[in-house]
Amino acid sequence: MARIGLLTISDGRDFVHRDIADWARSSEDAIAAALEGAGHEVVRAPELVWTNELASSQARLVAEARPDLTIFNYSVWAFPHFSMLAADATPGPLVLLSNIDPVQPGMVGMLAAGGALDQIGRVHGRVWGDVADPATLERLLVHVRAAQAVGGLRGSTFGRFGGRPMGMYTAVANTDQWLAAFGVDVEEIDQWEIVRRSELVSPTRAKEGREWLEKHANVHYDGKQLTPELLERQIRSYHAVRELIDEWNLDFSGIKGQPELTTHFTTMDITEAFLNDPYDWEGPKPTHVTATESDMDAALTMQILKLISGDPVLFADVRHYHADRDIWDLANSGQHATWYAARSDDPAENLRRVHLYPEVFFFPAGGASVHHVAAPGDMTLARLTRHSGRYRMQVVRGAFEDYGDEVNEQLARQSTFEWPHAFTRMDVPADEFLSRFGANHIHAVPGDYVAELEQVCRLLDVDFQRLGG
Ligand SMILES: C[C@H](O)[C@@H](O)[C@@H](O)C(=O)CO
Repeated sequence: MARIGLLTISDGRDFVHRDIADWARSSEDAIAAALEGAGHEVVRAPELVWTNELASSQARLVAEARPDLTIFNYSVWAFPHFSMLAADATPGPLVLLSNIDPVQPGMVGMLAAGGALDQIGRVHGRVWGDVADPATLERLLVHVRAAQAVGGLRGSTFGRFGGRPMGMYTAVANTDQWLAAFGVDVEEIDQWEIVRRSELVSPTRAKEGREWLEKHANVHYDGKQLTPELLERQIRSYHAVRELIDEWNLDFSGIKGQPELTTHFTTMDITEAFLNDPYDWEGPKPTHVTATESDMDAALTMQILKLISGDPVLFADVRHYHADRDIWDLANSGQHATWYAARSDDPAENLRRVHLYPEVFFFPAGGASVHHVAAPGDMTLARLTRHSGRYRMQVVRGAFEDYGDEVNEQLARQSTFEWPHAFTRMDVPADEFLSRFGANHIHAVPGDYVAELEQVCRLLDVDFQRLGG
């Protein structure tokens, strides 16, 4: 649920305003009803804005409620300087909304106000139409979701476990830039804390976690790389990270893993999969975005996708392009959230399709990798990357595909079978993708959130780059 401010802007001539006030008020009633019907809280200015004094005072009153987004409503001709004063008193994201009705010049009011805001460089969105029309309401809700995501980032903390993995420049970002641009602070935590605290997790807790995984998933012990003891070590690591998340009030995280933990302790695959999942062996829980290889821009992208969609977010390597099928194998080095196996609310349904395999030669410390093939469906794929220090959001639509067990296995065996796979058809030619995409990792959520991402970029002053669009 979002908190949405609502002000209706009117004509500055007292005799005109008097005549159109009921019309303007009823249009505001309709907007409030539509937004409340969609489950949001609406903070309405007590009075219609028809003087310069009311422009500032009413906007300040609404701003005091700290709305995620403020809507200026235009159903009549509205003096543009009222919008300018009200916008100045509105610190957060702003949308101008106009009905399209020939009886009163509301649309003219929106265009005049929008032009004036453009002149001073004030970012705002514009929506037009009847909010009773589901398509108009949906266009308005795009702005609501984008504003919520941007607001959700501000004042949050990213937990960075370990530093730059294996020389990846794309996995580390400038913390000054993060705070200034996104309002996100970075808490550095040494991976030693995971090792130290994992020893302190109660044996019963680790055992119960292991038994739950043995019951619901398919565990392939080999007596060397994957033993009950190593699986329990992974479960202990999960609880250690959960404890650190609570202690440091972390909103989202990344874990370096390679090479220290994957060579000498165990992989973080179980930890990362179940942090990203909406459940673990102890029951349902909120997702906690966690990026493999402590990839900061990955985690930030994932957190935005989570705040927009509410769903768990996929983290993956862009591992292989099957040119004969024009599909990509998105296969992370050991885990995808298990929710992606069937995208079911019932963990058992997802885990039935999950295989815990002994870790491969890259990771001599052993443990389980979390193998499954992602369930089919339409996806939005995205990634924040940087060009010459400036952020851009690279976005592509696509779909996960499922070819049946035999073909899936044949495809998965061409790369690293033991890792999870999402066979993905992307709406972009491979040449374009490979020549433009600025990272080795990509992220995804089910559904179409391109419009929301575009708005997020406007609000954050990030370049929006649609690939294949
Ligand atoms: C094999 C490497 O150790 C992997 O971690 C590598 O493929 C990556 O995941 C790079 O993002």
